[in-house]
Amino acid sequence: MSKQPPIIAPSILSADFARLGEDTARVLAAGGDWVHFDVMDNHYVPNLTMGPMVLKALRDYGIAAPIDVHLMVRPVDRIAPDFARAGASLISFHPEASEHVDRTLGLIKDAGCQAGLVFNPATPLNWLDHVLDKLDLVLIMSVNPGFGGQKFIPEALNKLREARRRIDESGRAIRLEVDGGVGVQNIGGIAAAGADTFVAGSAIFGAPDYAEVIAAMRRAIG
Ligand SMILES: O=C(CO)[C@@H](O)[C@H](O)COP(=O)(O)O
Repeated sequence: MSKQPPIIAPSILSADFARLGEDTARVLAAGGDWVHFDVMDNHYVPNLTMGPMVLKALRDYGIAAPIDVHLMVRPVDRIAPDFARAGASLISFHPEASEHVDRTLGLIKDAGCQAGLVFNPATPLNWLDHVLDKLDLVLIMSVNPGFGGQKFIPEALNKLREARRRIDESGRAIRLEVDGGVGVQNIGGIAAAGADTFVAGSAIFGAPDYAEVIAAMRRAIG
């Protein structure tokens, strides 16, 4: 298990887009730690969501919490710095969507953000071999990216254990995030596999009381 305190990052992909600022503020007031901001381009993944203007609008609205941007876009380099300028705290991308992973990590850091690498269910962790020391976060996808409300893929637990081993071996305080199908019923086992940062969309925004579900998640993490 991780030694870092758990972070719950509600995915605003499942928020009320017609009242995005208000709903985001509500989920943070209910106990969410970070805002998970899913960027989909209808190219790398078959869906289209939010760009840097929406992120800036959230900052202008007064959202002060860390914003954790998950880029599901190809190419990555042209757009990543725009999210930094718009107010992102951390930017993660998929290694197979970048021409030069090391360069993209540098671009994100130079723009003043923390950087993360994202692994789809079938993407091997060996992308980490030469860049782990440059990462602030490793994100393990427990669904195929593109949509909220999918079912957790159990094989992600093995991947989390392996990622946890690599992170611990590195001795660096790299966060291990999990995303997809996370809810009160499985978050305890996911934490036991080594995750310390939990993205949840439909489980939180689909609940009548955000505070209640976030508190139940924290209890299950232990
Ligand atoms: O990146 C994605 C989907 O591609 C996620 O962040 C989803 O938004 C998670 O949604 P739930 O599975 O928790 O409903």
